[in-house]
Amino acid sequence: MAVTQQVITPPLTPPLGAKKDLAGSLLPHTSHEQNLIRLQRHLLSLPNDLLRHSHLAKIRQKDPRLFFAALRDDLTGLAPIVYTPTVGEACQKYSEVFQGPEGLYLSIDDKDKLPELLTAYRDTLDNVPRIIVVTDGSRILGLGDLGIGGMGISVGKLNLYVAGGGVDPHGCLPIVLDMGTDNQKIRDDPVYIGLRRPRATLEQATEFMDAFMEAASEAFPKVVIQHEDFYSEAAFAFLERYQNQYRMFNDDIQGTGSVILGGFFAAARQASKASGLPLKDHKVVFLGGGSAAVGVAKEMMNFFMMEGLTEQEAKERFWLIDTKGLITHTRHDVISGKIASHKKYFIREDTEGKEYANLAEVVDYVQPTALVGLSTVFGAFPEPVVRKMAQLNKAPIIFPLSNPTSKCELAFSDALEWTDGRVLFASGSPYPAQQYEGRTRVAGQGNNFYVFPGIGFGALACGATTITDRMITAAAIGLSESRTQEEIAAGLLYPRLERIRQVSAAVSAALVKQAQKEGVDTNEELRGLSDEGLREAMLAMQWHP
Ligand SMILES: O=C([O-])CC(=O)C(=O)O
Ligand SMILES: [Mg+2]
Repeated sequence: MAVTQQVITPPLTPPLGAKKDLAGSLLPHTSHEQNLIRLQRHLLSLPNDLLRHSHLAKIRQKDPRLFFAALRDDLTGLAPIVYTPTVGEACQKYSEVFQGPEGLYLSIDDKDKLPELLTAYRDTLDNVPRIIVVTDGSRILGLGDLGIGGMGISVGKLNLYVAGGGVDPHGCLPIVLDMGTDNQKIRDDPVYIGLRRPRATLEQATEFMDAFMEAASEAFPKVVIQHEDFYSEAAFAFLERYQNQYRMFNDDIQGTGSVILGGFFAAARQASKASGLPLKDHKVVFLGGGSAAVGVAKEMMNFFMMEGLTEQEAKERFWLIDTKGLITHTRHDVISGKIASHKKYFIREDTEGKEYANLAEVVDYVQPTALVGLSTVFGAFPEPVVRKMAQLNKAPIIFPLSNPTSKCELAFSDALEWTDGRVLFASGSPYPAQQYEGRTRVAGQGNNFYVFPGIGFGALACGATTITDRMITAAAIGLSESRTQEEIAAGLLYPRLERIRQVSAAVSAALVKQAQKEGVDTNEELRGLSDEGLREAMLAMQWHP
């Protein structure tokens, strides 16, 4: 990198005891480029990614322009540090390494004061928040209840909104709603900064959420609210409750659904090309019964319906396995009605009284073309199952999607090894490229970061009044169509991360177009633009460091 002295950074902090407006000539000058090099060298000198994450968090607070320029210059290298997998560890150790507030920490005890609190906060700001990422910390990635440590995930997602989506960082507001935690270990830690009591019930949480959604939408007009990492039952309940009323979406249900649908378009086409199987005949086995699994399966149904199947026929292309085995109509918890309501949609009615206790049994029975993991169980796709998939399919589709890497169902190297390199692979967290029989193989990263920045940005840009299911599906199609000829020829299921800004613009443009079709947009300036025109408009609206 060429080092120039032209750009002078904001004044350096004066020496202790000096007045704040100490004349600049008494201080050394350092250029933006020098600061970037210094930052890169410092990161290299640190012994682990958690320390790199902490250092970058400090830089983000002090000099956002530098932080986002560093991300822009090396997104592939830094995304695993500011986002998954390292962000998971940062959330686990949030109170331990806490170095100052990064967003809003709203306590359930302040439920009735939210309008005053948020309005007072707004009045201290120069920029009105445009995007909120909010969590209650109850199910952070696959790591479970981390209480107030969930703030780390809200911050991490917003980093990608800026770096990948081109949202102005001054309009980003990370929020954690503190409703207690059922994680005894962190609750007992003397440095824990959240409420030291069991987590609120869903009923109490819903009252708090009602107050929050209303107060946030009042205090910050036009804001887009992204729900993140709520435990499944709450995630579905809140999505259903607010989807038609506020400008909101749930990233784990809808973002993940959209990104996996996008990747499945590519994978199913490649697999069908190899095997000759009609697209509508793919069969998908899911390991996991949480919000992401059910959200992804429902979103993927669009693939089959676009191939001409009815909703019922499309649903029958899916087999879901939770901790009790395949979800069948004769299972005890199904008969007694105890099964979680979000799973009911995918109950198999055609199993004739037989139960299938685990993945291996289901794979033998179903003979699927695709395997999707959202179980949060490390190594849950074992060698015999993966080899069986390779025996059944010329190009087996295997998506071990649980995050972070410590919860992933299958490592990329094992997937290649056990399928003789024939696997069509996407994981949630990144794996480095692998050499396999003289070829460089790239793991697809089926992570919602390919779509959530574009969804939020698009909703903001067109002034959507709500975010509909069809807009989420349009985003998936926008994603899959954003691959270049080169990327398709290279067999990539997802576009290269280096092009995330263009990808986000394509996702936003597709979403805006759909919003216009449904009449939920309010920005007249974007109406009447061609697909290409919309993509260009989205690109032109992006913020750059
Ligand atoms: O944050 C990520 O990497 C993807 C995600 O939403 C999750 O795993 O909950
Ligand atoms: Mg999430």
